[in-house]
Amino acid sequence: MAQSKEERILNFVLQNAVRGDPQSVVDTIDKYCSQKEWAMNVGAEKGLILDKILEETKPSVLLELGTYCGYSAVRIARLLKPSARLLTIEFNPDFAAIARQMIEFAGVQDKVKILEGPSQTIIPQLKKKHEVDTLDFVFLDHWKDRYLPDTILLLEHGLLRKGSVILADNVIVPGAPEFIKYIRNNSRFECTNYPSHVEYMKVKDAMEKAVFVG
Ligand SMILES: O=C(NC/C=C/[C@H]1O[C@@H](n2ccc(=O)cc2)[C@H](O)[C@@H]1O)c1cc([N+](=O)[O-])cc(O)c1O
Ligand SMILES: [Mg+2]
Repeated sequence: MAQSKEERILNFVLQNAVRGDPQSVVDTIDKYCSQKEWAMNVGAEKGLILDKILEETKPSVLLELGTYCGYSAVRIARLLKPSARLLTIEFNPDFAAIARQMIEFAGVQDKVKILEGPSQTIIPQLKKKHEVDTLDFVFLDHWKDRYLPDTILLLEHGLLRKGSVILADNVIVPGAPEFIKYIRNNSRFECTNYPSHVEYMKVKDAMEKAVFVG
């Protein structure tokens, strides 16, 4: 059976990165995807913006929408304090399997839990089934037309508290116009835009941070 791109990325990591070293896993994925095959990881340039916001926020309970190969899960987990936990939602079982192996190779499996299924099904289960009270940090990087409905779901299910940070990737390319329009016009959020570029390319992109004011 022909390998998928995601399998090729994982195999390149297993053969070239250092087991138990999350930074080497992140760097090796970036090396492969900038030199061999483009893939939709948040990448190094936007990754540094993500790192900085994580270091400012110091979150304990985090949610990621869109695990894909696990690049940002590993990137996020490498900065978390020992007691912090990242829940990451992945819809595609093949991607979830790749990400699970990527996360285990990096040695961050104790901080990361992959929840398989559609975000609109899993978000309403977070409190009762996954023992979440409120979320300190949410990283939106899944289907762009789900950013707004899922943000509304987070609000409806009382998952945000004063100071919760939502960080959205790709607000220029591919873009999330409905999400941006809503969040920038909602007085309950304080928004900041972070200009950058599409991963591994010269095309302009940006991330948007929205802090919930309660
Ligand atoms: O399309 C993009 N991302 C979509 C990501 C989708 C991921 O989210 C999962 N999911 C998880 C839960 C769900 O409920 C639904 C999907 C999908 O199974 C997939 O793993 C994208 C595209 C470009 N680009 O330059 O074209 C650049 C980027 O940085 C991007 O993120
Ligand atoms: Mg993205």
